[in-house]
Amino acid sequence: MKDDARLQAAIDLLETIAGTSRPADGTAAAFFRDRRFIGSKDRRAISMRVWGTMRHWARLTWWFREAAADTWANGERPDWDSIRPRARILTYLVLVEGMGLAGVDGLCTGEIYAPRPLNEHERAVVRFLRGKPLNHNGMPVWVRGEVPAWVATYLKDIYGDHLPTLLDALTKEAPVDLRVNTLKCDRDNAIIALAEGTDEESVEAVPGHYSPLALRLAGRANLAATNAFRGGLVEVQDEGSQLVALLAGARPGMSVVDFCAGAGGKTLALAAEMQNKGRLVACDVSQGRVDRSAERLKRAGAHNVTRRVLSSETDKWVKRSKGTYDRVLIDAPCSGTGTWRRNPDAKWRMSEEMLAELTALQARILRSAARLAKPGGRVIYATCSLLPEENERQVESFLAEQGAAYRLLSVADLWPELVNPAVPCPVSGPYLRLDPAEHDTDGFFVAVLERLETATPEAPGAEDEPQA
Ligand SMILES: C[S@@+](CC[C@H](N)C(=O)[O-])C[C@H]1O[C@@H](n2cnc3c(N)ncnc32)[C@H](O)[C@@H]1O
Repeated sequence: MKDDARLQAAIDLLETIAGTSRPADGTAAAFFRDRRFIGSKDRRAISMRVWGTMRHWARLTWWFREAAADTWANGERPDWDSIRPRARILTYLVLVEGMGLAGVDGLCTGEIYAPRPLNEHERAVVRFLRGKPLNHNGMPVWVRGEVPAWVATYLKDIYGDHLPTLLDALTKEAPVDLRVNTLKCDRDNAIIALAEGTDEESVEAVPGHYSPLALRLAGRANLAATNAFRGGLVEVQDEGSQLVALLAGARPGMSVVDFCAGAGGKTLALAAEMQNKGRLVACDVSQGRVDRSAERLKRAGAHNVTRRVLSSETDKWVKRSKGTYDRVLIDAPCSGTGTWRRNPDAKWRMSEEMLAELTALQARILRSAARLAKPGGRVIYATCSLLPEENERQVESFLAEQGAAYRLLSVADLWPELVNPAVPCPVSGPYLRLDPAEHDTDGFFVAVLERLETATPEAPGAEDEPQA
């Protein structure tokens, strides 16, 4: 494919992504499935431009509006959301790829498969933008940080002066982390198996920082083609996510429930910690996700898992099973703000209204699922969100209501035994709060609660139909 055709394909893909509320990665996968004639190198080049544009969305939009106000006859800034994908990608070519008018003209030729030629407005915009730096002092913090304005306000509360550094880290591409599956091998052997790679390339992986099971790929690789991956020796999982699973403290012989198990990312880690011994129930309200976990569990050799689809967080099974589990992991549905490095499109799909719905759901899930813990058992509440509303505030309000039955344990105290005695715990307080700037992981939050021995399943807070 010539670069002009790649550019048109990038514009088409961004149009498709902008035209749906579905996540960009799934939309892109379907886009390429429908165009099998696009080879893997071309796919990579097209995706790089599209993801590059999404990663710089706010700054490109800000600059395009400045350019339009300066060069268009009416002198008005177009609406933030009305700017077409073609205009955004042209802005990206100039500000991020450093092209000038001749370069853009050379791609927008109007020839077969190439984008149509620039019109007079577009030419003026390209001329205006040429040589401008991506960052400008006049940009508000949220534009520079590539998040919606309301998110920046919420994050400022907890991150204060550290906010610009955090937001900057959130704009960067995330590394690929793997978790070594101890049901099949140890970390040294996983490194050797990965190095055997594929017919075409060797895959280099280095140990992670905190988790004794973490590996980080040294570059990009076709992991799915390696025997190490196919044989279930490793799973793709951010190191922060691995720490959540380790802090659950699941051990062989325990009864453990992974309440929001999804497609099983943390279930796999729990099964490995349990060495396949004991009872592990993976539940979720999404039939599709529960179905998808089957293949992964099989590949990993995880045999002690029962999968269960719930009708809601107050499914009858929860009531029947209350007070019977040693560990209850609640990996709650959340805004996903901590994973925005991986899904830059998600930033602009999240709204304050959606956050309010999520926090209400999280409160209901925590109150219902916590009932599953037996006295002396633990409830591990986790999110991949950076927002205090989904994290500390949830745990505080739960404890304010049910503090007679649960107590908060300190992650810093649990760390040496559950995670890694050789590496100091990155936090000193009760909660684990990870972020990409300080820890080079996705953003994660973990709180570990213990159900008091004196609490019975009928104790306050163990009501059958909890209210949010
Ligand atoms: C953060 S994701 C889970 C990711 C998964 N634990 C992993 O590690 O791959 C949250 C999950 O919560 C599920 N969920 C949403 N509402 C729920 C509810 N009311 N009860 C139980 N699970 C729910 C979603 O379907 C989603 O799979």
